[in-house]
Amino acid sequence: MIETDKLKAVAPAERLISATPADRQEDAIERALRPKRLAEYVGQAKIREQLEIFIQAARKRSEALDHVLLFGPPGLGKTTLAHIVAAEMGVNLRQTSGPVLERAGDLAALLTNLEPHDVLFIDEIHRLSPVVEEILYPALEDFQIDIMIGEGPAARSVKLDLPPFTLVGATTRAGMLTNPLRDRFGIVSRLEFYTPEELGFIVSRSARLLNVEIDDNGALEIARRARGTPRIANRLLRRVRDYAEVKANGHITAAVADAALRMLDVDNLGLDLMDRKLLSAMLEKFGGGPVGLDNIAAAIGESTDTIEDVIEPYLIQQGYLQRTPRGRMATHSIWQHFGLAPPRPGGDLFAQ
Ligand SMILES: Nc1ncnc2c1ncn2[C@@H]1O[C@H](COP(=O)(O)OP(=O)(O)OP(=O)(O)O)[C@@H](O)[C@H]1O
Ligand SMILES: [Mg+2]
Repeated sequence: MIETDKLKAVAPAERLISATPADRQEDAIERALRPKRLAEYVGQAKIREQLEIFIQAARKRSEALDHVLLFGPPGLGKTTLAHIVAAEMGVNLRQTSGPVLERAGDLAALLTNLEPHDVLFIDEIHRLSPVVEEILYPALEDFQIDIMIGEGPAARSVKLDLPPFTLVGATTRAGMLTNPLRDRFGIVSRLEFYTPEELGFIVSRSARLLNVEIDDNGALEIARRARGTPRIANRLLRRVRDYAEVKANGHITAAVADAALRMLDVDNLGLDLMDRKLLSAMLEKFGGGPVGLDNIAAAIGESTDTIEDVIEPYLIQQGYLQRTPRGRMATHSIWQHFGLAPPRPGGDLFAQ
């Protein structure tokens, strides 16, 4: 039923379906596939419409766009959107990330080098250190920073004016942002998982760019099994292409995609070994829950962060897993998927 030996053998780094980029080479491919303009950006209709209006309005008034916070699970297109915002505004983008900005001076150097209306993109903005965040507040609100010059008793604070700029912050964890920081974003957008149809478009588009032959049903088959995530869809496309080149003259149909994905251990719900490891542990070790996150993490040897950020959001969105005040619970559909019978509510003790 559940091949536990196989499940144990999977190290996180090998995870085909992990939503974070696997290595440098994948990074380069991702950059090549990244849509450059809003019109090419598939899905996220609400965010696209909002940004289109706000960008046009800002351009009309010759102002910098209001600060933008993008949040949502990995691989849904936050970095892509940040670049698109800069392109649509016709300005430069400077990129950095929360953990990289260690000292206040690092951020001050970046800010003072911006041109008017430029976009400063800070990835993983929930990981900014408090001293850096402190510098950011007046920069965001008044386009000013206070920097210390000199040391010891001779030190004094100097106010510097900054050009008006746009901060685009990205995070997988909006909940971990401090309130004062979150309040300083005028535009807050939550990215949603993509529908299979939207991902189908993305797969077809990527296939065109990579010169891969694929028909619509082949694209849809990959899309249905990509956990609602463009990064995963693009990765599956590349692996299915390898399979098709060896086994099917390079042409991807629904049948070829299905065979390839099965070989890659991505099941018909798009769940991979990691998902199944988590879910089967919940069913077999914890009777389907409710069970606390720490216990699940210990049972499958994963960090609670990985579970919360990467594995769980899609399982919850699809209704396979529920977050309850007493812990995580598997839903009926997942018992069915594993071919197991759920325990009766209340157990036999209360059965009538
Ligand atoms: N709306 C979209 N249309 C087409 N392709 C997309 C879209 N969104 C994302 N992609 C593709 O998915 C890849 C991953 O997107 P991106 O790097 O922007 O995700 P992210 O949200 O920044 O992830 P992370 O949280 O890991 O930083 C991109 O290289 C791009 O090719
Ligand atoms: Mg990113």
